[in-house]
Amino acid sequence: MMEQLALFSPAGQSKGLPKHLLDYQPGMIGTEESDRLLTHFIDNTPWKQTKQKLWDKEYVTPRLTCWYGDTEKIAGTLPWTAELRAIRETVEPLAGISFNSVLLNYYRDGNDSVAWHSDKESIMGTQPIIASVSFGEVRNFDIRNKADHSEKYAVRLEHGSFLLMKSGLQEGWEHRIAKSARPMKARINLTFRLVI
Ligand SMILES: O=C(O)CCC(=O)C(=O)O
Ligand SMILES: [Fe+2]
Repeated sequence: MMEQLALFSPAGQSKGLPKHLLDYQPGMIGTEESDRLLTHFIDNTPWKQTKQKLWDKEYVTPRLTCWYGDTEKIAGTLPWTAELRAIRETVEPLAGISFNSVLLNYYRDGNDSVAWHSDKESIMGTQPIIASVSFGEVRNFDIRNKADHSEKYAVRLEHGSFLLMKSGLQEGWEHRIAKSARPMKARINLTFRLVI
């Protein structure tokens, strides 16, 4: 536990966060607008809890999700909404690319999480750029080097913040949102992607 804490500087970010892999920008969206969007997404999204198969056993994904966008590559993708379009237009210049889909994640409390993984499905190419926007509860976004798990960093993703996962991140690194024993309020995360 102490080891974990020692990773963080007072501001809550790991020291020496690798800037060539990640770009973090707090307050991309103002507090009031972020408050509105948090409630909007919680209340107006047809959330689903999907199942994952791992070693022939079925697990319920420990969070709720929903896909939006204009690609037919992902089954059941819903059309862009006004809110998602507006956020997409804000993040595209920061990412330097256009996105055609977004995955919405709803972490209801500290029990919801996403396990270590990298987003490198073949439909996105091996070096995708992903733009991530967060609302609600601050959660730690942990990354670790695939070749050396002891090399790891954490970023506290704040209400209204923007995180750019740059092209090298998915290939060499994994990321997660860990469960928390501390009581946690709801968090919404949007990951904009280009599915090709
Ligand atoms: O919730 C987050 O910040 C990350 C979500 C994520 O890793 C994903 O959707 O692939
Ligand atoms: Fe991910």
